[in-house]
Amino acid sequence: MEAGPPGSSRPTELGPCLSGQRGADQAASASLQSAARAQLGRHPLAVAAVLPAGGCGERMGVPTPKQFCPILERPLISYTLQALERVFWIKDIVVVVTGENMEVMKSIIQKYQHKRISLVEAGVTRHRSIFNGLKALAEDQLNCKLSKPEIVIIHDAVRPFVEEDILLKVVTAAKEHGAAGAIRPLVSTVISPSADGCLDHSLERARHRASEMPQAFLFDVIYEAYQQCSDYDLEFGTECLQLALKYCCTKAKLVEGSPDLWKVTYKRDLYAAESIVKERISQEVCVITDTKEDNKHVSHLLEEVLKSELNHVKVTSEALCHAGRDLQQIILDQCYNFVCVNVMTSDLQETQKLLSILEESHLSILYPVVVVSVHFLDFKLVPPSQKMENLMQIREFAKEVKKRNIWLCGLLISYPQVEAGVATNKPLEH
Ligand SMILES: Nc1ccn([C@@H]2O[C@H](COP(=O)(O)OP(=O)(O)OP(=O)(O)O)[C@@H](O)[C@H]2O)c(=O)n1
Ligand SMILES: O=P(O)(O)OC[C@@H](O)[C@@H](O)[C@@H](O)CO
Repeated sequence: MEAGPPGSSRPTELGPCLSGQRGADQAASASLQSAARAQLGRHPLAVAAVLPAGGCGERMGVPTPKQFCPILERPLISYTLQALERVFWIKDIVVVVTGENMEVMKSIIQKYQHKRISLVEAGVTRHRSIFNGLKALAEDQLNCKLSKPEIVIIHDAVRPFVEEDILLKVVTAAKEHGAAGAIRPLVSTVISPSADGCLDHSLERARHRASEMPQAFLFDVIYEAYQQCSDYDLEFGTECLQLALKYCCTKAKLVEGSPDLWKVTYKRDLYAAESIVKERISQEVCVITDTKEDNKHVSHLLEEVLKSELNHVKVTSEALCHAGRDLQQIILDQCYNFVCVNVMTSDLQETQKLLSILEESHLSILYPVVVVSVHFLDFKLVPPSQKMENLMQIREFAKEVKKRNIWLCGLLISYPQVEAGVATNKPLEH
């Protein structure tokens, strides 16, 4: 078993990283955590997770295994890790990857500052990979921080949109029933073909469900099932709940899950996942200005226009001089889109101040941050040459911050004649 980033001989501890981001999550999760404690009993259960990530993604049809395919330039598996890391009552996360992908996985852990991760080598099938993950939790290995949990969550690494509430539901149900799993209504009817390739019979769709993830088990139940499991089942099986039933007579409790629990399998699923991530990080725009009256007035007008144009987006505004407190709170609340307003100036000082604050907050480690530097210039008072000179400056500046996952673009609005020129390192879209 390997753990965490290179050089560490054991699983990485839950670190202080992304404290701001985690701060917001902690508040949101605190209520769920107290609910978890209530539902899981007076003494919080020891819960660990096993993420099978050792496949080759054949159906994706690309050379890169799908768990490492990028969504907004970040590997898919990192989104799943982040989703599980936000759940504070999951003590250990065991990721099961092939030996050849071990270094790739370690670099992802290091780059995106994932914590509580232990790495285990995959098997040739998904069940064998899961079994390897369970073995790592079962064996009290010397100088290893992993310990056997009471409850283990099994969740495919290619299912990035898993929320704390479904995890809490399956864990709570597994505590009572020994096993539990998320299910979804079937979209297509299931049919059974005859040997000659014709329809033998179809299943009544309303009476059947699709088995999804996450699933949860009393650790001893699922570990015993895997130890008893036949080679045939290890080779060809696809359902952990069935192993618990077949080898431990444990009937899993089925829990209705949300539509977002689907497994990324085909290329279209990556496009869908990217759209969902983009939608989730585009829920808020913050208009940033300094305290000059002109700027405040224009910012207020811009805020009102954005509110009327962007119906489902929360629009806030903040003075840059409050960077110590209010702007930090907006960053903590995970706003990824900022409009920096500059009236009658084409220099980038204010925008540069904002970028420094954003870089110090580590906001752009997990998701791209969009900054639009807007410059309102009186066409008569500012010579066109100066405008173009500054616009070119922003291009160089944008190339630099792009390396830190901040997408900077400039918008020059000349008035009284309305004329706009755009200089950007990215299309003006998120
Ligand atoms: N030997 C394997 C095979 C699969 N998995 C993991 O099990 C999850 C669900 O499996 P699936 O969607 O089938 O992934 P792949 O096997 O990679 O996909 P394909 O069947 O298209 O090759 C994935 O996270 C995959 O990485 C694994 O850990 N070990
Ligand atoms: O069969 P695959 O390896 O594509 O994926 C595994 C899925 O079958 C599994 O995640 C759910 O059906 C729940 O067991």
